[in-house]
Amino acid sequence: IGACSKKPAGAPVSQASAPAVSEFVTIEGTQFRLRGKPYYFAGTNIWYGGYLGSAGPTGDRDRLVRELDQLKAAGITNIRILGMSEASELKRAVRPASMTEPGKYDEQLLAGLDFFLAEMAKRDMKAVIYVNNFWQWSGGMSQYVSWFTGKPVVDPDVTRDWNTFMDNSALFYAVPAAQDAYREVIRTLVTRRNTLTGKLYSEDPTIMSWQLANEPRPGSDANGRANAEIFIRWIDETAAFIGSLAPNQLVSTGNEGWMGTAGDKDLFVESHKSPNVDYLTYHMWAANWSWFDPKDAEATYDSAWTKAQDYLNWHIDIAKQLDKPIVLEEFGINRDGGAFAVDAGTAFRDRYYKAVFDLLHRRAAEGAPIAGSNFWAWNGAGRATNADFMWKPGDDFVGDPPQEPQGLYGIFDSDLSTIAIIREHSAQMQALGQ
Ligand SMILES: O=C1NC[C@H](CO)[C@@H](O)[C@@H]1O
Repeated sequence: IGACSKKPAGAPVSQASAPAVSEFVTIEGTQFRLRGKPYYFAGTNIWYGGYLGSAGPTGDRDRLVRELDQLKAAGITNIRILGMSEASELKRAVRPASMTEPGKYDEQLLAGLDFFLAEMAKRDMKAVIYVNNFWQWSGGMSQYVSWFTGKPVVDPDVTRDWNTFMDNSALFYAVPAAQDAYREVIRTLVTRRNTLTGKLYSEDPTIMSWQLANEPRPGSDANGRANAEIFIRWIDETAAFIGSLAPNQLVSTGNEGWMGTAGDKDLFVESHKSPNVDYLTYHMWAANWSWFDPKDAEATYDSAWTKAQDYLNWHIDIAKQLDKPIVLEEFGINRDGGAFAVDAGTAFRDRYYKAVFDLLHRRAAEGAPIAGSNFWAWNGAGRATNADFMWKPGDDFVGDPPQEPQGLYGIFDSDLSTIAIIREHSAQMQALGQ
């Protein structure tokens, strides 16, 4: 099955000098490599990194610096972030957006990414940047569809009809003008020069990987398979395009695994065979996928964990078949009872995080191609301030995006028991690379 490896991007070797050790994360077989050693990590998701890093009204650079230090102390060395948001009428889309209209950008927000990446580099952290979103909370594919078909947005936070929303988002792959605008966004980001470090993004080893989108799906579970061919082609061609602009960096899809390919396992494999896709990604959502009911935790946790183990192991085994590394780049579970409040318990979450981490570490230690994980998500010092726990423009940014209660899955800086579990896992993963 399609092999793929990005050889270390060292400087050409002259007789007089040894090859320069690359600062970029590279791939050899099923292993990430960094500075000549295997790269294993514990990471997180901070979709709003560019928002906090901005010098404009959304920014809070003091908070960002303080929390990157906290994350470093917790052993976090990899952060997955949103690269571009699209201005939208969608009720729960973040405001403001970094793309104000096709081809026009909020430079203060883009410069926020510059700051975030510069601060990550100081802490020897690696970034994974997704350049679009299948979901509505950053505008995303459904906003592109509205812009380039002239149709009004299909808003799932108004209709509550997620299948129609997903099938509408998937139209994105088939609208040429939307694809042209999307590629212009990719070019704008990948060829951007960091205004603080002076480095081109494509030449910045802080950026480990560019991702086609957050959770790209072929459509709804009912109708997604019908889009299999265009979905597979979109992944292959877009990954090739990004790779042509950023030969030193890796390319990944941001897909969730077979739950993100209309439940079709073969479609997950087929859509990730492309040699332009350097490594596999998957996400795991026990409550979203109705494996776990936080309001009936005792009765549902064990069966949820059984399903989770199967999901975790199946994708690691597929990665081995495809000869590519894999990262569990999103997972999370509710606070006790499904509460959102910062002082609500996390007994089931801590148990789940430890079980996931122990499985990943055991498989990695056995030589399986799992390189690490990014928990969803870092709430840090952000706090919900509204009675309904929902975000409004001007509120704190947290890891729970605007379409979800602020406290649903994110880890607050006060969640010390969970942070301790993360720190212990990070130490175990980093020891593998020594
Ligand atoms: O990418 C995502 N996956 C699941 C998260 C939690 O529901 C969600 O907030 C986000 O859109």
